[in-house]
Amino acid sequence: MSKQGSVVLIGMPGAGKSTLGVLLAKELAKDFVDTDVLIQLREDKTLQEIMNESDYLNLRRIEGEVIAEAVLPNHVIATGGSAVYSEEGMHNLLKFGPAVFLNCTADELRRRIHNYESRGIAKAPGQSFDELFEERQALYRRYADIVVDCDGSDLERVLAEVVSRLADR
Ligand SMILES: Nc1ncnc2c1ncn2[C@@H]1O[C@H](COP(=O)(O)OP(=O)(O)O)[C@@H](O)[C@H]1O
Ligand SMILES: O=C(O)C1=C[C@@H](OP(=O)(O)O)[C@@H](O)[C@H](O)C1
Ligand SMILES: [Mg+2]
Repeated sequence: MSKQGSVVLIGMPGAGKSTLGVLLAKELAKDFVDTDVLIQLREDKTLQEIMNESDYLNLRRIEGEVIAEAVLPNHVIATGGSAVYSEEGMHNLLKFGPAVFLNCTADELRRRIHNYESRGIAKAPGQSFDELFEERQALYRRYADIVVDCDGSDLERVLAEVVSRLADR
């Protein structure tokens, strides 16, 4: 594995970054970190509290700072879905290893997520799921070293695919 032995998971909320990340860390014998947890620890607030007390741009700003400063060699790093809005943050994370984009269609994400408006997604008020999906596709593809299609695949199959694609690099 290249660079500093880490793997950075990116993708939409509901793509499986947090769930798969733990399994991948175990499989690859690496440490695991969810950058959402790093944000909460730094702020001593939940993501929802941060959003309630300020707005989605402030959450994105804090996220950008946290991922720009993180030092995470030999980790599986589950990012939040909005991490890709921070160019500086993404460039820092990518120093530690390749980015794997867990690519789900909007229909698949809608099947998995039923609380779009209350999940604490860092989106503009009134922005629809489809608009957010479109805006973000380009960002995920910009940073992705590997794209893994996740529709209709259970976690075991996605895990096997990610492990195999990382080994091929
Ligand atoms: N490959 C998959 N197939 C079906 N459900 C999945 C898959 N990956 C994740 N999920 C489910 O989708 C939901 C969101 O997963 P989560 O890991 O929190 O995503 P993320 O961290 O990308 O927002 C969870 O209920 C999880 O169990
Ligand atoms: O996509 C987003 O705007 C967000 C995704 C969340 O993480 P997950 O992608 O792990 O759900 C979390 O960072 C925050 O609620 C904002
Ligand atoms: Mg997550």
